Amino acid sequence: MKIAFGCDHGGFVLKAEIIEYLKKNGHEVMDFGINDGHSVDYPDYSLPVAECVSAGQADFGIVACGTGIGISIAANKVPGVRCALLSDTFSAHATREHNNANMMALGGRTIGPGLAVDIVDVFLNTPFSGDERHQRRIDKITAIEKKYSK
Ligand SMILES: O=C(CO)[C@H](O)[C@H](O)[C@H](O)COP(=O)(O)O
Repeated sequence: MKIAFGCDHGGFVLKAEIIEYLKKNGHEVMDFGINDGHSVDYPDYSLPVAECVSAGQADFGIVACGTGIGISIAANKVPGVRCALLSDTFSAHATREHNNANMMALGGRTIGPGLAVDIVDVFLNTPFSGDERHQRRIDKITAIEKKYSK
């Protein structure tokens, strides 16, 4: 799969660990930075990942900041993006199966690399259920997006 990845200074340690896992498992990574701990603004690194996913240039997007909160809020402003902030594997499974999430956000100051890699693994290997009730709810999210876009 093609995975787009971006992070701020709070997420770059996780990013390195996850990219190693992704490459080992045969995924193609589009790396939007950053690659060291200098202070940056998370929306600048969330946006290119979210735009890639929204445009269909990547199968999934992964973003990381200190908590995963700011970078997920920014990603979810891009139409077509459903970015889930994750800190457990149950939610990683559920957000793919129920929400058909196409991005995940992780917190480099809240979870360790071992758990982060497990979350990524579950997320990437869980298909959307395709269930009518879940699709209906996703369609309602899309309708909200349309209501507020020019
Ligand atoms: O956006 C965040 C919280 O919602 C991220 O955790 C950022 O990484 C964090 O705000 C950065 O904080 P810093 O004090 O500038 O390192």
